[in-house]
Amino acid sequence: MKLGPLNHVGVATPSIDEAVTFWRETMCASVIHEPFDMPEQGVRVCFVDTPNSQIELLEPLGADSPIAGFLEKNPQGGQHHLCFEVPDIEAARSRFEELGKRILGPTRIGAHGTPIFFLHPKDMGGILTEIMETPEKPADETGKFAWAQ
Ligand SMILES: C[C@@H](C(=O)O)C(=O)SCCNC(=O)CCNC(=O)[C@H](O)C(C)(C)COP(=O)(O)OP(=O)(O)OC[C@H]1O[C@@H](n2cnc3c(N)ncnc32)[C@H](O)[C@@H]1OP(=O)(O)O
Ligand SMILES: [Co+2]
Repeated sequence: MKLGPLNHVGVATPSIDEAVTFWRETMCASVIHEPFDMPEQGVRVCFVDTPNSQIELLEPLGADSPIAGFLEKNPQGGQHHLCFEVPDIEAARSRFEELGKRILGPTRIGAHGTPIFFLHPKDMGGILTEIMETPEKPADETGKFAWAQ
């Protein structure tokens, strides 16, 4: 497995609309789309663009949202997860399985349209870790992503 770029930092919030206003007006960040629902993930999502990464704002959606417990403990919201890209999601999943890391649920399609899975924070130095297959980008003449060489 080769660790790729930090794709995004997940930030939980009780109000995605208030969080978008904060990132736009206080942090002068670009938020170029409307929040959207991902019912299958139990979250409402909006991405904030920064020059080298993204902040993924997450509001709970539905009674069984996986971020409900986090917001109970952190009512103001806060840093929730780190998401790293990998070139091959199945190879990454096998590696973490072999290492005995707890994988939270099946591999599913994430907000960028590529497969993702989550690793338990208690097995990852306290950090809920999302692993995501790199979205299709123009490859160079070797056919590889620049960072993966
Ligand atoms: C859209 C997609 C995308 O990017 O494409 C997304 O990101 S969706 C993002 C939302 N989806 C997910 O997060 C899916 C994976 N997450 C989960 O399955 C869950 O959130 C868990 C990580 C298992 C936590 O669930 P829950 O809070 O109900 O469990 P729990 O209260 O038993 O927590 C177990 C222990 O982990 C700690 N804990 C909970 N959430 C944590 C977090 N985000 N970071 C660090 N530690 C965390 C709790 O404080 C507790 O520690 P103590 O025992 O010491 O008190
Ligand atoms: Co995420």
